[in-house]
Amino acid sequence: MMAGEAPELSAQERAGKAFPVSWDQFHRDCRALTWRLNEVGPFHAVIAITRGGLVPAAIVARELGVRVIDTVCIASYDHTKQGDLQVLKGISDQAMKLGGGTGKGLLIVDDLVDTGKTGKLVREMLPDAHFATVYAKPKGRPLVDTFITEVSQDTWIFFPWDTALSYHPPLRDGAA
Ligand SMILES: O=P(O)(O)OC[C@H]1O[C@H](OP(=O)(O)OP(=O)(O)O)[C@H](O)[C@@H]1O
Ligand SMILES: Nc1nc2[nH]cnc2c(=O)[nH]1
Ligand SMILES: [Mg+2]
Repeated sequence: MMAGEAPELSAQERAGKAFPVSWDQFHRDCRALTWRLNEVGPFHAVIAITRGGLVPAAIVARELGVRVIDTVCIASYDHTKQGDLQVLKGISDQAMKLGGGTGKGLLIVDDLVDTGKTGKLVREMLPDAHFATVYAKPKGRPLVDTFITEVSQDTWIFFPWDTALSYHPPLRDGAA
């Protein structure tokens, strides 16, 4: 860092507000998402954007009775800093065939869209697929066909698989 230059903030630091989500809440939100998707389908297969999309994909696929599940493996955030997107594994030939080469009848699932970079890359791979996320921030929202809850761009969502219960001091000093 040069003298006088502001330190680079991570996405989480830029997003000042915390939105912690419990397993219960996440399950309920995934089921609510499925209610909406049930009106759009049927789908030949679910494509989960790993890793965050794996949990909602399992719940949605269970509710919709879809048993063909594929992954597209993308790495971009190193904890909370987003770097270049890397496709570590593409969509399988079998899933591509089910979607007629363009993704028609396929359901892409991720936990959230933030900047929309991840979603945009997968949409380019499957332009005719339906893209669903549980949560959406305003920048990524136009990319998503169906989502449940919108949170502001300056919110950081904490998922249950990334968090643990811990002691929280009382609001008032010395109250402990
Ligand atoms: O809209 P964007 O700004 O691209 O961000 C959204 C993506 O970021 C998170 O994944 P991450 O890259 O952290 O990987 P993970 O799913 O393996 O945790 C999240 O699960 C989305 O896939
Ligand atoms: N856990 C988590 N990962 C993200 N990746 C991009 N935005 C977010 C967010 O708000 N929460
Ligand atoms: Mg992800």
